[in-house]
Amino acid sequence: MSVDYISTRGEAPALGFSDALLAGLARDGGLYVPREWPEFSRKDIRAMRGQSYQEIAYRVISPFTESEIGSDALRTMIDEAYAGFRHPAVTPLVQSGPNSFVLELFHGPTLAFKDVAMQLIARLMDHVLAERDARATIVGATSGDTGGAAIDAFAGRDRTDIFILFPEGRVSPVQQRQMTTSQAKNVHALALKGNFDDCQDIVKSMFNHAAFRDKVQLSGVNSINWARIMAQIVYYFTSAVALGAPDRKVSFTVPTGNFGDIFAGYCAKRMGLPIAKLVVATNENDILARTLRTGRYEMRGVTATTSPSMDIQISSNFERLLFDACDRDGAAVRLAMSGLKQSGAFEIAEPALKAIRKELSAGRASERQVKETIRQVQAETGYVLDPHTAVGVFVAAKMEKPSAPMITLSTAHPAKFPEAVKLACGIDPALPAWLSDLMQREERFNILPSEQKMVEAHILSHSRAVR
Ligand SMILES: Cc1ncc(COP(=O)(O)O)c(C=O)c1O
Ligand SMILES: N[C@@H](CCOP(=O)(O)O)C(=O)O
Repeated sequence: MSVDYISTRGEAPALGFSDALLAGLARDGGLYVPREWPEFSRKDIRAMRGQSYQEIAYRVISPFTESEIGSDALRTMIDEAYAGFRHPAVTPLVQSGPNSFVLELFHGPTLAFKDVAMQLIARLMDHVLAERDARATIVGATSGDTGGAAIDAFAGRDRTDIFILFPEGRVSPVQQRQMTTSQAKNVHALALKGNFDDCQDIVKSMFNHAAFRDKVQLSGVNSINWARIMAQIVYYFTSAVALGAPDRKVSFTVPTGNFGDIFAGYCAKRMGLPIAKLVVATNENDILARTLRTGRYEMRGVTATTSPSMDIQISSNFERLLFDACDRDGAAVRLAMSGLKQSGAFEIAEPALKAIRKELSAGRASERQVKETIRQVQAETGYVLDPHTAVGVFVAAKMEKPSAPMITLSTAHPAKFPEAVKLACGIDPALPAWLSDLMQREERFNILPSEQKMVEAHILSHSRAVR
């Protein structure tokens, strides 16, 4: 089966994998999704038992890429991408209670789950650009983790220049240093005077500015890029299989912001993985939990929390789920998205809401509850949670006692957020040895106003991909 990719807004041309990878956002402002879901039978899933992370990654990813990326090349890229992870299982499962588990996704170079996809995407982009003898300007918006992971993955790559927009003063000091201390010439960290939603809005507007997009050969690495989601589907399979799938269902709770990670779980389910429950866990920026409750997606401004990477109002990937829930009606998605742009809200029609509620549950953790969860888990088990994971652990514990094992995704290492962790449980989590001098490294970044024109001008004068 050869998969091609269609836009959630129904007005952009369908693309093959390589073009969708380089495009990032579709030309009609929509997000690419596979036209059809590759499916794994129970037998296929059973055959994943005992396989390495890399082998399962190959099995899960190859149906999405096979018409365009050769199997040997894909295997090599997967092996190289995960060779730098500090745990042999890549994303190990840790038992945290009689029927509950934490899936540690933070063993990559920047200690966040973003590394899992970013290390592979950088290699895939290099591969496709080399085949075409082309260059690209990569842009990304970050609330903290995507930026560091993207910079680590793309630093020093000759065919790409990378520009990361982060909200000045709203990322943790460790996250900031991971973005600003790279000395690679193709890396550009830009601190914007605004919040994450402003950064993301500028990135999306640059994609919708056709002349600029073409001139700089724009590409993106946020989870608006389908390849990010694709790579994140893998750990749903590895962890479920480790706990007995497909012969036993499992549930997942996912600390959520831009909705990419939980959408990857939804994709895994569509591909045949038996998932009992998929739970969205939000911090006080609870737009998604409210949406599921009320059927109205309504922005209310962002509150700064101790889980800053989830301080988001516009959860880009929700559009992908909405598209499926609206029976893949691009016009319905266009209407919702124009409502969001014009009035900061849209209503979800009853049948679509019903479909979404069938797929997802949701819960919210307040700042007090996050702090108490970190304290309690450390006191009772010695395990130190980062604040994002604590949001998930709290919400998972509030779900009615599931018969299926509950896996909470642990999206970052606690040492990325030492102040919040110390305040909660008195422990100062240390950075691993390879990052121990991070806070002494020299910083290099530009501060810009939150204005598309200024950001575009900066990119035009610094990217080597300008035509
Ligand atoms: C540590 C951490 N946890 C959770 C999230 C939320 O993930 P997503 O944006 O895919 O919903 C992010 C940011 O994306 C993050 O950096
Ligand atoms: N929490 C993210 C926000 C961007 O998310 P992405 O998954 O779309 O890249 C971050 O850490 O930057």
